[in-house]
Amino acid sequence: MTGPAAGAWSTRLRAAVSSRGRLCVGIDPHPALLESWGLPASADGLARFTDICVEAFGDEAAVVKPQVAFFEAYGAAGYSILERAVAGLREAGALVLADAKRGDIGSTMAAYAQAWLDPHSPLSSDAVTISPYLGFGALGPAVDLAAAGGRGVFVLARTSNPEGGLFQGAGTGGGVSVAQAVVDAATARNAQDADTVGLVVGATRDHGLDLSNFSGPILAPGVGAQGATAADLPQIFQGSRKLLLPNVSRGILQVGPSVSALRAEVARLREEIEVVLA
Ligand SMILES: O=c1ccn([C@@H]2O[C@H](COP(=O)(O)O)[C@@H](O)[C@H]2O)c(=O)[nH]1
Repeated sequence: MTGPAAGAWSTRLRAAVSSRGRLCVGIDPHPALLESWGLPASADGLARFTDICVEAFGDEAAVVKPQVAFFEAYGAAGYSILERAVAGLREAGALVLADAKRGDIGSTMAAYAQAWLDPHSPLSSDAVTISPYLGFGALGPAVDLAAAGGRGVFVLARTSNPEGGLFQGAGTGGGVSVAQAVVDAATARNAQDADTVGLVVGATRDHGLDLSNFSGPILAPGVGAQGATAADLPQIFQGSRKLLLPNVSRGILQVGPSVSALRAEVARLREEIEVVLA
């Protein structure tokens, strides 16, 4: 167990954002970043990279989002490094959002939920990203476990990549887009579960969604390396800024490996984002 999750998720998230700002810092150990930090593309290099990130971000950022894929690439060694990072970040006071993008039939979803949201799991995180491609209802076991333990889920709605629009923008039988149907289902579920469900909505383009009834958190990836800027956020997320969490991964990591440079970049971006969203 890596520390208790006391209280409702939305209360914990709001408290973290009010003391550390809304920037969600990503840990994405791309091979190219390892190389630019002078580290080998090996489990040892991954471990060093991750330790630096934990030291730089754990007591600086409200939310830290490790990209699970880069750890999985190293098999058992990668998972062990990720387990240590999740525990270290949480001990330092950051909320950990595991970017695992899990989604499956309900019975299997329960096992994914246990891996990322159960307090006794070695990967126990504060929140996890999940995918609604098998149907929003299939995500129920993850939402239930999150709600019971004061944790959160972030459901992919309109992703930041250009390819996402083909599926997410397609119409449903109900006359709204697939992405809007996800937003509406999340809104309905949050009425029961005090904003346990967050959304992922990319900052890279106009999303075309009606978010006016959605009161949960919105993770907005795409700032930095994918081309969006802090200055784009107010226009893209007008009317839904309250719990907007812009995510920046490579845009911050590229200034490493100096811990002080990484911390300074987090502080600079956080301030820029707070100013534009004030
Ligand atoms: O729509 C989405 C959903 C998730 N992501 C993830 O966020 C980071 C972005 O990294 P950058 O280096 O800041 O581009 C990465 O882990 C993605 O898997 C996303 O980009 N878009």
